[in-house]
Amino acid sequence: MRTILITGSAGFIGYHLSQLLLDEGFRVVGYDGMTDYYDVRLKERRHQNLMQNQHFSANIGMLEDFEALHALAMAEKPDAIVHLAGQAGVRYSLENPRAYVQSNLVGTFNVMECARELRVDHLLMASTSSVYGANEDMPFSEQDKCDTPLTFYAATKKANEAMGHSYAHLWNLPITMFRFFTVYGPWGRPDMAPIKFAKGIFEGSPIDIYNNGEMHRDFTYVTDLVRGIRLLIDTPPDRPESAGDIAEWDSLSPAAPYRIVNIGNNDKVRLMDFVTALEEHCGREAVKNFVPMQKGDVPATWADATLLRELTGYAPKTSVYDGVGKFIAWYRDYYRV
Ligand SMILES: C[C@H]1O[C@H](OP(=O)(O)OP(=O)(O)OC[C@H]2O[C@@H](n3cnc4c(=O)[nH]c(N)nc43)[C@H](O)[C@@H]2O)[C@@H](O)[C@@H](O)C1=O
Repeated sequence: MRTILITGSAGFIGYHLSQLLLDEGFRVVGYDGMTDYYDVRLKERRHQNLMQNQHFSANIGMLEDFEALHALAMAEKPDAIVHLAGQAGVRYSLENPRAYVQSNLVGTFNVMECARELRVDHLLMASTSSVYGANEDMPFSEQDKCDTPLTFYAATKKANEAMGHSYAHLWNLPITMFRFFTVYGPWGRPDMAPIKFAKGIFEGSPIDIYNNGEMHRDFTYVTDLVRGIRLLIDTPPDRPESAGDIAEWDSLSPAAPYRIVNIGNNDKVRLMDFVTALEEHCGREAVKNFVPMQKGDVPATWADATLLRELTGYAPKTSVYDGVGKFIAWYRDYYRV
């Protein structure tokens, strides 16, 4: 039985990935700091669901607590580590940038140290489409230059990518970085737009629509996303013999067993169309308040999903209409509306 250590197992993506791996017969060692950035009860409920499976263990600890993380990693000796814990959220990084230094920089370093010492088969870590920052060429490809982060959150994730590359090179540690595109679905994060909008619609309170609705996101349904992660676990990068061996569609480093992979739906959806899908599934119209663009927000994201498909044969496929339907079904049940 293969063992996977998942950091952020009580988080939105970590929860769904743990569930999928347990269903497939993996042993999952969860590690989560249960930080109060959003409702801790939701995190506890996710962990409780996972604990129904005897092959899951829930371990509570902060990424910054190297001793706790290291002791767990050495005791469990996972075959691979999927590092999803971190300080997420684009807008909160304007309020509390220090939290991003602690979780994303110090925390990720601690995870990499454990992976190096254990010589895991594969270390996979979360980055974000936010690293594309001010880029205007779409869809965003992994090989595009991205040196213009617009928030400190994006800057810490870009730093994680660079940190990962150095460890992959120095220690011959296979590392895959995911760039996620606005993930949504059941058990989602309450700080993200879908839950905020659904709450507003059900309560009849006005929802702010930034940039007068001229916003686009490549909304990615969480079940599709974790399917992509699952397939990538078994696709560790190999250090190439020479740069000439790298396929033109591949982001593989010429100097390390290291690759960056977009996981997105490959569809640029207007935020207003997402809101319309929510209205249809909620059976009510939103009271909309159009407001200007927010500081640090990006107007659009859109994933080139070629690399994921080339590597795994898989491409996310859930339409926004269907995904929002499943999300609202969960929302009604969880929040009893
Ligand atoms: C990949 C990336 O994914 C996430 O970042 P995001 O794409 O910005 O996702 P979101 O759900 O926060 O925003 C989606 C859209 O919705 C608008 N929006 C947001 N919050 C309110 C809000 O509170 N009110 C209104 N009106 N609009 C909002 C916002 O302007 C945007 O057009 C991260 O959490 C992050 O962790 C990450 O890595």
